[in-house]
Amino acid sequence: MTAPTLSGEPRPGIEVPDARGRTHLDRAGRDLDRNPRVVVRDVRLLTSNWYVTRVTTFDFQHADGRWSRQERETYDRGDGACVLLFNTAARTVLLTEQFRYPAYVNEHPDGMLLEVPAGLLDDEDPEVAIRRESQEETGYVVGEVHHLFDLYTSPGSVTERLHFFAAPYEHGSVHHGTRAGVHAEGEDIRVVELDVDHALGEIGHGIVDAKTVLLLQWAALEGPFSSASWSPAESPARRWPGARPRPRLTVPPVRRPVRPADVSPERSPNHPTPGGSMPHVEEALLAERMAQAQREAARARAVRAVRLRRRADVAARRTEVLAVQAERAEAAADR
Ligand SMILES: Nc1nc2c(ncn2[C@@H]2O[C@H](COP(=O)(O)OP(=O)(O)O[C@H]3O[C@H](CO)[C@@H](O)[C@H](O)[C@@H]3O)[C@@H](O)[C@H]2O)c(=O)[nH]1
Ligand SMILES: [Mg+2]
Repeated sequence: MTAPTLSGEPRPGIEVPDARGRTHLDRAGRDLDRNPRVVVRDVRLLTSNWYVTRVTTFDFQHADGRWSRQERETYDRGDGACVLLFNTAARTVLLTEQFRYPAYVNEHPDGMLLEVPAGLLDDEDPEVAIRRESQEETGYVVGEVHHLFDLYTSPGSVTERLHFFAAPYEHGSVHHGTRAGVHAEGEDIRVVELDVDHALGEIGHGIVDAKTVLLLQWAALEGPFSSASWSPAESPARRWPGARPRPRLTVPPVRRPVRPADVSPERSPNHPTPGGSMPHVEEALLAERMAQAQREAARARAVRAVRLRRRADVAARRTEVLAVQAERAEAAADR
């Protein structure tokens, strides 16, 4: 447990709200029990000035069965979402340019980074968040938007999971050089429209933001700029991005049958003798991991089925609209 202050004063971010209205920030992670090889012992809040830094003490069971006590700091800024705005016909992408102090202090020449529009979730659904961010950071109001995958961006220290999206934009609707961003939050963003081949050529030089590189390479390898012909007007949802199964990452809570370290490692009945292994525990862990993997796969299949049904419904609606438009166009041509 986090020790109370010597003065007995209630601590901001724990017992009383911090400057951003948050309390109980030291509770995160205390009830984690999905992985039987990890037992969280203590969580201490280090800072909650803007985002949240904690140090967590946990016992970890190594591959040879040995337990060790570890401490890890985590930087928690919530989860985020980002989107590649692309125009297939013009072969362009819409990026943002803004000052990023953390990059500047780490040797970036001027800290002005080219990035895809992105932002934090603010307790919203990722798709809602990315629509809002796109509008705030480029002025463009996104129509259809495709969820691609979710990735941990820096899993050794940053808790963030980033939701990746792609969305077509109308060429000419937003001008290169437009100023955007939420000024009240200090954002000062310049919209940058780039030829996609130019952008790809800038990877590692003018474009050094990981999420942006990832989305550009995805677009070139298997997205709208890949060699496979793809057109949003034809069949966006069927050909892409649903061509390959991409189950959304789920981290469901799993009840485990064994809790090898609910007592301290020293007193654990499962604590191995020096140099010894724990076959009974390892077998149980293996069986549990396999069962968990099967449950996750089943869940992913169910999620995928729901998503495919949704796409089929969208495609059906789109077909109806296109049929009406075709009829109108034919009627106009006959006149
Ligand atoms: N006052 C203050 N404001 C801050 C601080 N840190 C960030 N902000 C402000 O908080 C806002 C966050 O803006 P978002 O657009 O929601 O997030 P982002 O920083 O663009 O994050 C995106 O890019 C990151 C870097 O690649 C990603 O990590 C993140 O997931 C997301 O995609 C910005 O206005 C920023 O200036 C701080 O320490 N103090
Ligand atoms: Mg942003």
